[in-house]
Order: sequence, then C-alpha cells, then structure tokens
Amino acid sequence: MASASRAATPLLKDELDIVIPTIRNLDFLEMWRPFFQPYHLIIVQDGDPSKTIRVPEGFDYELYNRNDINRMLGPKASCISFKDSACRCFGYMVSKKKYIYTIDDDCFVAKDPSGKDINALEQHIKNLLSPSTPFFFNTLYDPYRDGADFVRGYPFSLREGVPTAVSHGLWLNIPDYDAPTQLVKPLERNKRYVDAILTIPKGTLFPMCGMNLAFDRELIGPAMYFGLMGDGQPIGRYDDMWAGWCTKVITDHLGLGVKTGLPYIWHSKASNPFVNLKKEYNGIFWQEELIPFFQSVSLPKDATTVQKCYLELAKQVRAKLGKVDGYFNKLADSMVTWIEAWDELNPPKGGVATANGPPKK
Ligand SMILES: O=c1ccn([C@@H]2O[C@H](COP(=O)(O)OP(=O)(O)O[C@H]3O[C@@H](CO)[C@H](O)[C@H]3O)[C@@H](O)[C@H]2O)c(=O)[nH]1
Ligand SMILES: [Mn+2]
Repeated sequence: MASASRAATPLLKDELDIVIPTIRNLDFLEMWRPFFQPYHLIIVQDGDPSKTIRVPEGFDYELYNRNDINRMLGPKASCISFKDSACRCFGYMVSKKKYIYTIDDDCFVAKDPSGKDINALEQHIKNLLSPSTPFFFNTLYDPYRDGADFVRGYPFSLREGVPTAVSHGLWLNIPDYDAPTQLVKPLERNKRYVDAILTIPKGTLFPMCGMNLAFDRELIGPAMYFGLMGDGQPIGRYDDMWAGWCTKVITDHLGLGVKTGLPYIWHSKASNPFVNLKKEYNGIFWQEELIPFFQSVSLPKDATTVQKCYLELAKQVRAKLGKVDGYFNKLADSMVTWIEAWDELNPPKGGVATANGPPKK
C-alpha cells in the first residue's frame, strides 16, 4: 500500500507526450506545471528557426524547429505545414508514446463551477481509457462515468462499447468560432460549463478543434495529419478540421470511438478575425463540397489498418476533390507523403527508424 505521503504516479506518465505548436515563449506552462510537469513535452517551433523559444525550467522536453524537420524528413518535409499550427502533427509523428495530448500556447487552466482548477490532461486520459458508444446513443451521456450508466432500452449486446481513439475537449472564454462569426460577435464569451462527455455517433462528422485534443496514437495516429496549410497554401485554420474529418471516417470504418465534451480549458486569445478571414475564406467555401465528400466516403473491407484507410482516402480525395480545386491534388500527394514519412519514423515493432535522429536541445 503506497504511503499517503507518496503522491500517486500520474496516469500514463510514461505513455503520453504533450505536443505544443508554438511561435512564442512558453510561459503559459507555468499555470499547467502541477498537471504537465511529470510528462514529456514535444515542442514544434514554427516560423523562424533562428528564434529562441523560452521554456520554463523543470520541464522535460524535446524541441523541433523547421531545420530539424527538414533534416529529419528530407524532401518529405514538404508535407509539414509552415507558418500554421498544422505543424503540430510533426510532433505526433516523432513521438514514441501510445497517447498524445496537444494544446495551444494560449490555452490556460480553467475552473469548474465549484472553482476547482480543471486538470484537462487527467480528464482526457480518463476519456481515452474508457470505451465509446458510437453505435447506439446513450441519452444519459457517458455511461462509464461515476454516477451514470446505460439507460433503459440500451441493448446489452452493445454495452461493452468500443475502444476510444479521440478525446475532444472544449473551451471557456474565447470559443473556437470561425472568422465571420468572430466578426459579428466580437464580445461573445463562452461562459457555459456543460458537465457532459458524448460519443459522436457513427456516421456523424464533427468540427475537430486542435486546441485541446487527445488521442490514442497507436489506434489512430496516422490519420492525424493536419494537412497543407499556411505559407504558400490557399487555405489556413482548416488543419484540425481536415484531420477530424479524415479521422472520423476512419474511426467509423474501424469501429473506434470519438468523444467530445469535458475537459474545458480557458482560451485566452482570439486571433485577429480579419487575418483569420483571409486564411479561412477558401475553407468556408470549399467545405460545402468537402462535407458531402466525407459523408459519402466508403472504405473497402480490406482497409484494415489506419495507413491503408488513409491511402485509400487520399486516392478518393484526388479523384473526387481534384475538380473542386487543384489544391486537393497537392493535398492528396501530401497525404501519401505523410504516411510514407510516418512509416519511416515508426517502423513496425523491431524495425529501425530511418530518420536522422532527434534534435539538439
Ligand atoms: O503560424 C503559426 C501560428 C500559431 N501557431 C501556434 O499554434 C497555436 C494556435 O495559435 P493561436 O492561438 O494564435 O491561433 P488561434 O487563432 O487561436 O487558432 C487556433 O485555435 C484553433 C482554431 O481556432 C487552432 O488550433 C488554431 O488555429 C499556438 O500554440 C501558436 O503558438 C503556430 O505554430 N504557427
Ligand atoms: Mn488560440
């Protein structure tokens, strides 16, 4: 029996990496120190690699800048976005852990209605370690939470649930609105704390936000490509959306679950809506074609791994979205490059990674 004085080992301490994309000093970590300090951080520095990013003392981290990405991936680095938070997916690729938590550097510790600091990481871990129920909706929300269960009429044959691949958290204060909504509602703040966790039903897409997101890297990691965004691209701020749509059709196909709801973080900064509008406008237009595409995607029975599903998806993107805009041909190519790079850095157990090793600190 561990003595009361010895703190319990944090959940998944050696099985989870925290991935942070950044263009700024990481002072925000001070607020997260009680929750994050035991975990390893993977910092993906975007923008000018000659800039020094300050990381508070006492954190265990590896930091990758654009020079590291280019050195490690060579020509395949072309699939990793530059000057967009989409660069974070490089951290997913280089991690060696089973779980990932990714958070933006303008997200802080929120308080629950009782005034207690929310350990968002702990809640995501609980979400990932408990099953999902995508095949039949439980009206009393997450049946695996303390104080809840399956309601009358819920088939017993489905109560075991399925493995959870993704845990999608929410945000108090500045909500994740698109630029037009931010422009018409500049003062709107999300003050509503909803104490619920829902499995997103099979066959339903959702707008995945990368600000406060956790996932099982071994179950769904290769699908978490955040696309070609930012510098040199006709679209931005649809990185997490693209990843979420690809992820959801693949989790549906593989019988895995996606949850949304708790935990909340406190999002402190709304970026400039006019700048965001310039980045988003193609996405706002194209998504009216993208959503019907993803809703109609059918993956073959022999697509039994995430990589096989993803490569099939890339084929369908080229065939059906290439006519929407030439960008989607480039994106389809990058989807293939991403999988090639992923498999190079993550060979099957017993294989040898072929990248050029971790960065100098
Ligand atoms: O070129 C860049 C810009 C930013 N980052 C890092 O990415 C995250 C998000 O940056 P920021 O908080 O400034 O961006 P938001 O406008 O709030 O949007 C984010 O929230 C989601 C959409 O609402 C999505 O996650 C982001 O688009 C920070 O950590 C920045 O440091 C970057 O790496 N490169
Ligand atoms: Mn932000």
